[in-house]
Amino acid sequence: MAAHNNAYSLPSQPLPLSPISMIDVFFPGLTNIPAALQQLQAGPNSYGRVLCICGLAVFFGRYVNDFFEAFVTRHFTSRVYVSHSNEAHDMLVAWISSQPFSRKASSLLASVGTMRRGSANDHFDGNQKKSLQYSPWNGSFSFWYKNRLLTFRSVQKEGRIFREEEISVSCTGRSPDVLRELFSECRAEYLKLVKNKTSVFEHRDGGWKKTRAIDKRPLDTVILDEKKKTALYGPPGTGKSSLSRAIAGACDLDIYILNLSGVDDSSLGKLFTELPAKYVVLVEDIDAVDVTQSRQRGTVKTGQDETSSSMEKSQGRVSLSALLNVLDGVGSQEGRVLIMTTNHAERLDAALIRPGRVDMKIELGYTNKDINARLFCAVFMRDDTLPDGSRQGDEVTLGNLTTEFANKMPEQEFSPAEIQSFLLEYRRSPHMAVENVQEWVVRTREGKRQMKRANSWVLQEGGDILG
Ligand SMILES: Nc1ncnc2c1ncn2[C@@H]1O[C@H](COP(=O)(O)OP(=O)(O)OP(=O)(O)O)[C@@H](O)[C@H]1O
Repeated sequence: MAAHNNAYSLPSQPLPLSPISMIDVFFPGLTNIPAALQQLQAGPNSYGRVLCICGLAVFFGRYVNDFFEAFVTRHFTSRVYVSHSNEAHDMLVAWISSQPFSRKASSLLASVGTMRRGSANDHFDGNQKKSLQYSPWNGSFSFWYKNRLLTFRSVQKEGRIFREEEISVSCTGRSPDVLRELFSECRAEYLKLVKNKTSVFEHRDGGWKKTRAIDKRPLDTVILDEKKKTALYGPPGTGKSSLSRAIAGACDLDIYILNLSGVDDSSLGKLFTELPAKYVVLVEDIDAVDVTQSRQRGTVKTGQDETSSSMEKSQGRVSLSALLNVLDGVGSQEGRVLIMTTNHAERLDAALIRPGRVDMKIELGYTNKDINARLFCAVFMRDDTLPDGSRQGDEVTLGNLTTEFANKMPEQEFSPAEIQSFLLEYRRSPHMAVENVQEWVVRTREGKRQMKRANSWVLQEGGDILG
């Protein structure tokens, strides 16, 4: 009985750490070596002897191989690494994917053609629905480039949040010149692919990620009241995002889209330091900025004060001082365009939009007669013949329909997005669009009235509950 009890009692002293187990931490398997050597000495015809020799060979072979590989890599090869989040990754993968030898890769990543990379390999056809793209993934293969044998390697590494792909290209020899040439070619090919595109970057996991490459939007496809072309504000659907993208296209710059509701002070500063030399950055919904922190510290500061106060961190939301700090950084450099949008200009702090910080304010509002007519033309003035008999060449008919539509559509009541989506419903028949416009106006007004009533009811209920 006593022995039984002892068997379950905890030792009063902690067990001493075996020194041999510490050796295993640094050289896994090394503690087995003495035992194996004893086995070898035990007898000449021991069966275990053969096993021991094999075991020792495998054990030492691994270290010798690792050592040899590291030695050769360090002293006899050159290598360029590319991280997954950098655009150089897209350049290299787009080029590799378009080469016949990429089919040698035994491990491939298949993705539906999202135009993220703007790749144009033979598996990709933008017109094809859900076209597939293949790129090398996790593994290595060698290929000839300018009479040199290069090795492409892709490995999965632990990233900040998820596992990330890291790729590298290596060549024998201490000079990386051939690798530089390869990357220059990848860059040139990539620039051809994205020539008529605007690359769109969005913030993900604390960094910028290219999410798509969209066709450049000509500036004149954004229909604006010419007199107002003088910060970008106005109700939803009035073209703030569209105009920003068109500006990026016109300046031949990529666009970086930042939604303030998804970042805090520290990630905001980091995102701005990761921007390239030239860009358009679109900061959406700037009314989401937290002005309370600046207010709590007193009034909003100017100049040096703003810079120092921006070091104070806010929890979860971007503070006004942090935003002012990054904005002033953008403004001090050539070749950068900053566009801020809001649906509530009246809520913005005066310091944010003071002259010098914001050069131009554009209000994009509801439509007037002229914009209604131009929206109509933008949808129906096309080359193809429409089923109802009207077509682009039939200018008189379309002209009359345009005037009739502009007269029927009320002014300063609907956004261009609302009118555009109505017109697109009838994109095959301008006659039907004109015929149905009044009924649509009545229906849309009623919908908005009901929505307003529902919202005020919710607010009232909220007030009652709070009260
Ligand atoms: N002035 C305009 N000219 C041409 N198209 C427009 C215009 N305004 C809006 N549109 C069309 O309406 C849709 C929505 O526009 P957009 O996203 O630019 O509006 P927004 O003002 O940024 O809206 P939100 O405030 O909700 O983000 C797009 O398809 C766009 O092409």
